[in-house]
Amino acid sequence: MSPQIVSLDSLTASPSARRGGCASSSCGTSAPPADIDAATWEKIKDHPCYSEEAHHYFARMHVAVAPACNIQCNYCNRKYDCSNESRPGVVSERLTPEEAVRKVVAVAAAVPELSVLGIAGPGDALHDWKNTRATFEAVRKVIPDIRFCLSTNGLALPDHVDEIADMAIDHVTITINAVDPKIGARIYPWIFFDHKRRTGLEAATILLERQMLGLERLTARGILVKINSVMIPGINDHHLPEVNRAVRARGAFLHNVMPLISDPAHGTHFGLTGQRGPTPAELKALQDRLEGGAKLMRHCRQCRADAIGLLGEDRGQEFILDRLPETVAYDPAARDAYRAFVAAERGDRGAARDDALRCIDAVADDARLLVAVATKGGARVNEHFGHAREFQVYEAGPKGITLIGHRKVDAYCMGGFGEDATLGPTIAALDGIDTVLCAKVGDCPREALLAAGITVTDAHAYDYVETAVGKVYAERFGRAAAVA
Ligand SMILES: C[S@@+](CC[C@H](N)C(=O)[O-])C[C@H]1O[C@@H](n2cnc3c(N)ncnc32)[C@H](O)[C@@H]1O
Ligand code: SF4
Ligand code: SF4
Repeated sequence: MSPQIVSLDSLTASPSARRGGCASSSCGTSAPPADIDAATWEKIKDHPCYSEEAHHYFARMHVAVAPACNIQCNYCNRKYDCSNESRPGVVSERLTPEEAVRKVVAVAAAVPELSVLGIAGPGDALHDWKNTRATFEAVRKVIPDIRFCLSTNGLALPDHVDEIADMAIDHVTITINAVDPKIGARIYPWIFFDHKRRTGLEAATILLERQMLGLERLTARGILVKINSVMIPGINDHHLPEVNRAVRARGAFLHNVMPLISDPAHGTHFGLTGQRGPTPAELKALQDRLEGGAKLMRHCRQCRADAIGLLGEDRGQEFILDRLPETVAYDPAARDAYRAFVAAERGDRGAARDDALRCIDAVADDARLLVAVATKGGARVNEHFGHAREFQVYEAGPKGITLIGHRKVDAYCMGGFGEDATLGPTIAALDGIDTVLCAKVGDCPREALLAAGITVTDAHAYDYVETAVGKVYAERFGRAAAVA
C-alpha cells in the first residue's frame, strides 16, 4: 500500500466550510497570541506540541533511532511492543540514521502538514547521541526548514547543550518527575553515570541535579524547553506543584503533566505492583491547581516513539520501511502550499473565535460547560461520532474556551454499523462531559448518550470548534442571540 496523500479539503470537507475568500481583516496573517512574543511565536507557530493552536494544523513525526537508555524508570518497559497501542516508548521498528532519513523524506513528500522531526526514544535521544546527531544532520541537508525536537531524561543533557544549540535544535523536552531525591528514588531504581551503575538516593540525587543543570543551560541559550512530568498518584502527585515552581524559575517554556500508564500487561514495575494512574478528573484537578505557574501543555497525546501525523492520529503503519520506495524525491511545494492555507485559515478562525468569546463574556456568572469534540484536524467539528478515536475536551466558562484534554475511545462504527459493545466504554470515557459535538451521529448512540446524561449534536458540523462550543454554551445559558 502506498502512503495516503492528505488533501486540504479533508480538513474542511463541507461546502459551508469551504467558503473561499476571507471573513477576517487578519486574513493571511498569523499574529502571536497575547502572551507570546513575536520571536517565540516564530519558533512555535508550526510546532504542534509547543502551541495548542498549531496542533490543529501541523504534524510531527518521531524516528526511533535511539533504543538505549542510561536510566530505568519504574513505569517504562521498552521491550513490550504492540502496533495497535499508542504509548510512549513503543515502536514497530528501530531505525538506523540512514533508514530514518529515507522515512523522513518519504513522509515529508506525502504529508504536507509535517513540520517537526522529533527523537523520543524508544530510549534516550542523548544517551544515543551519535544516532540522534547523525539523523538530524542528514535530514537537515535534504529538508532545511524542518524543526528538530528531542526528548531526554536529562542525565546526559549538560554535556550536550553546546552541540544542541549549534545544530539549531530549538525544542528540548526533559522528563522531570521530582525535585526531591527521596521522591525520585521511588521512581528511578537505577541510573548509569560516570561508568558506574548507581541506585537509591545517590542515583536520584545525581539525576535531579543534572536535570536542573541541563535546563538552566538550555534556557540560557534561548532553547525552548518543555518539561514532562508523569503524574503518579501517591508518589509525586502532591509534589508536582513544587516541580512546576522549580522549572518555571529556571525558564521552562511549558510543563506537560501526563498521566501514568500502568497496565500490568506492559510488564513495568509499577504495572506489576499495582501502582495506578490518575483518573481524568484527578489529572484535571492537578492541572487546574497548577494554572498560573509555568504554562501548561494540556494537549499531549503520549505518543509512540515512531508516531507520524497530526497529534491524535498515528499514520506510522503507512510508512513502515517495507512500504517505502528505495529513493524518494522531496519537493517542498506541497508543504509550502499547506502553510499558505494555514495562514489564511488562522486569520479566518481568529475572527470566528473572537465572535465566540463574546457570547462567553455575555454570561457573567460562573456557568461552565465541558464539551467533547470529534475532529480530524483544522480546528473544526469535522469527524463522525462513530469514527472518532478520541474527543478533544473543551471547557467553556468565564475564562473563555480552552482545550483542557482529550479522551481516547475505540471507534464505535466499524464498516457502517454501530457496535453496541463499544458504546459502553465510549460513554464511560465521556464521564463528566455535558455535550458532544460531531459532524454526524445516528439515533441509536444519540439516545444512549442522552440516557447517560450527555447530549450529542451534529447541528454545528464543520464549524470552527470555538464557534460551535460558543453556540452550545450560549444556547445552554440562554444567550443564543449573542452568537450569530
Ligand atoms: C519513552 S520516553 C523517551 C524520552 C526519554 N527517555 C524520557 O524519558 O524523557 C518519552 C516520554 O514518555 C514518558 N513515559 C514513558 N512511559 C510512560 C508511562 N508508562 N506512563 C506515562 N508516561 C510514560 C516518559 O516519562 C517520557 O516523558
Ligand atoms: S528515561 Fe525514558 S526511555 Fe529511559 S527508562 Fe525512563 S521513560 Fe524509558
Ligand atoms: S508525546 Fe506529547 S509532546 Fe511528544 S509528540 Fe506526542 S503530543 Fe507532542
